[in-house]
Amino acid sequence: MPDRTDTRPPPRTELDELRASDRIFHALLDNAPILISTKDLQGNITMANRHFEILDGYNAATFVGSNVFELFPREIAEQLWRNDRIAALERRAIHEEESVYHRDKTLHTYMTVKFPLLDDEGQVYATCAVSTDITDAKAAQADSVTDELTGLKNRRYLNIRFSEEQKRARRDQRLLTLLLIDVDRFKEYNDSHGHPQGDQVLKAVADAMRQALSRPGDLSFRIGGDEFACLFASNSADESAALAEQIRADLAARLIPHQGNPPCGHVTLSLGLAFVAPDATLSQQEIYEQADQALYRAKHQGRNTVSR
Ligand SMILES: Nc1nc2c(ncn2[C@@H]2O[C@H](COP(=O)(O)OP(=O)(O)OP(=O)(O)O)[C@@H](O)[C@H]2O)c(=O)[nH]1
Repeated sequence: MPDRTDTRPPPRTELDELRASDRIFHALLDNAPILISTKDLQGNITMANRHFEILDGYNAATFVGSNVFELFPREIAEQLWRNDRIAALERRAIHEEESVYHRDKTLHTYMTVKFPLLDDEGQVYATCAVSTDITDAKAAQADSVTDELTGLKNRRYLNIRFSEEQKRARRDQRLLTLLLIDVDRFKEYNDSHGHPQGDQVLKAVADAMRQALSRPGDLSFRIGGDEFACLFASNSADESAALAEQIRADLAARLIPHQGNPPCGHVTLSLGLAFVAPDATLSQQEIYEQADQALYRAKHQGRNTVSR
């Protein structure tokens, strides 16, 4: 006979505990603003949370059970599937950026972590993917290192990249070059042509830099008002100087009138080069000072010159 005087709730059974944790698990899946899915080892989706509704072409009736190769264009499916395979075969978590279209046709970048799911025997039977939308964060990061006027990277980004580029050049046994560029008598140009026209000159400088330094790995910056910098690897000082000369000649050939810049009367640049040999250890400050001294010499040699 049950004791009717005992008003305490009945003890929770293992099944009660399981149901409670299942409810929490499903609430999490349904409300998390991230993509969570699992795939079997053939690439068939076995579970996908509600947030998948945000994806272009998503169909709730067919998504679970479909294969990645049926759901996505071939090259996207191959990339997605490759990461699942690596996670399963190497039994480790893979972190990758992936791009997918949302229902509103905007392209979004996700940071995805994929990891293997193990059964009771410790065998991998599926992979799980958890993807977070990082589109806004990436845009904000890009804005914080980009010069608004010219679209070049800013000084902050030069500081971030310098040691990384130094390591890369050393590994490739190449010469790291820092090139500093300054518009000649730009104050006078602004004074006689106005600030908005001056801005057009700065954009033209950025354009000349982009024309000359278009190889992957070449980096161009606007580091101050009329000061620009390039950071790139080359095989010799002469090769670097030839690129600097190309920028100087390009801008001079645009013949932008500037009466206050004798003797030529058009906008010109002064450029200073400094190099770090693969076996040298120079700090960013030291190489910057060397390039700045070379720029100073270019100014004193009559401007419109490359100096090293
Ligand atoms: N139009 C424009 N001018 C800027 C901007 N930022 C800085 N400047 C101007 O750039 C000029 C830089 O001049 P200075 O550094 O004094 O040198 P300079 O006249 O170029 O003379 P040298 O370098 O000796 O040839 C200043 O007049 C600044 O006001 C900008 O974003 N747009």
